Amino acid sequence: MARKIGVLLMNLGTPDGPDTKSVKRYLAEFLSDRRVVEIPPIAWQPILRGIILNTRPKKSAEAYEQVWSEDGSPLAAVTKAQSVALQGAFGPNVMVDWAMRYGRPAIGDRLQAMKDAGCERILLAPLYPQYCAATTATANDKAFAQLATQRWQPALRTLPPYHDDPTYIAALKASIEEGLAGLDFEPQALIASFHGMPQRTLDLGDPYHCHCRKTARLLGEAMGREMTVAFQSRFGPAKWLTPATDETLEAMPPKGITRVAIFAPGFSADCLETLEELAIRGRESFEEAGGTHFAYLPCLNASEVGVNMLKTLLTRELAGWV
Ligand SMILES: C=CC1=C(C)c2cc3[nH]c(cc4nc(cc5[nH]c(cc1n2)c(C)c5CCC(=O)O)C(CCC(=O)O)=C4C)c(C)c3C=C
Ligand SMILES: [Fe+2]
Ligand SMILES: [Fe+2]
Repeated sequence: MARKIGVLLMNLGTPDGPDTKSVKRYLAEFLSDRRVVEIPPIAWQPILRGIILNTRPKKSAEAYEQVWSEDGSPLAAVTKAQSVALQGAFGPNVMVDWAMRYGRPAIGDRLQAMKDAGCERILLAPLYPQYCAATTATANDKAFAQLATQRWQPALRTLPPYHDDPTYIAALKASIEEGLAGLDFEPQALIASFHGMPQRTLDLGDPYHCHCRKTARLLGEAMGREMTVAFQSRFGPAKWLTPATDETLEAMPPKGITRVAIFAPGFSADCLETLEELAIRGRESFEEAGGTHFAYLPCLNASEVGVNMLKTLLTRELAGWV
């Protein structure tokens, strides 16, 4: 009998609903992850439980409310659509599923389901093009923790970061050029906005910042256009990677740059951070600063070009197994 193989797409996670209670539960899990907040729990947990979880969930729930769709959270809906689109793409013996690092569907549950379905080999695919300990490593950690409970473990592989993979760069180029072709104005600046991280993580050797800069450089070279790189979603008082996306947007109109297109190459799926923070709040700050034309271009999501890219990357990682 042919051996069974599993491919598990993994993304960050999202609340079950756009309400304060669900967001509080989600943030408690997310922000207690020591890969995400690298402050000793004895100092961090009182701040998290005493201040952050009493203030942020209400504000974040209001933001989630603005982007919530009929299919639920955009992040979950898109990740599920990617998984559905890849079903059968690697042959009849390869099952594709999806899971979230925080919230549901949980990585441990979906891995157990794959094992129960008879998968002897599993490819974990953290859907983060740029490696970051706070995203890639923690998703893989969670999967390894599930295997730690098993006597008879499946064989495991992990999808490496693909920030400089020609297939990924070509997919971004195609998607962004399609977005630009649909605009009724010519942007003076193209802004590649990546999720930020504390500056300290770069100093400690996390390659995330370098991966982001390389993606933007390769994309700029491929498109023959200059890219402005910025980092969004700053959290807390520590120094984060610069320049910040909001400050970058606000600084442009006074310099005569009033028409921009912005996109988020580090996000595999549109989510709160792109649909609310960039497309809604980013536009507001740009226009308040005097900008006249603003376009947010979507992530690769479950587009044909995006799914084909994932298929190429995952087929390569499955070599020798299928
Ligand atoms: C210390 C805090 C945070 C770090 C570090 C961080 C890194 C990081 N996050 C993403 C991707 C996403 N983050 C998302 C939401 C989000 N991120 C933080 C904080 C940190 N992120 C918070 C508190 C939130 C929740 C919303 C809010 O209250 O502001 C999301 C979207 C989730 C969704 O449901 O749509 C994504 C995706 C990356 C790639 C990253 C490091 C590289
Ligand atoms: Fe985040
Ligand atoms: Fe945000």
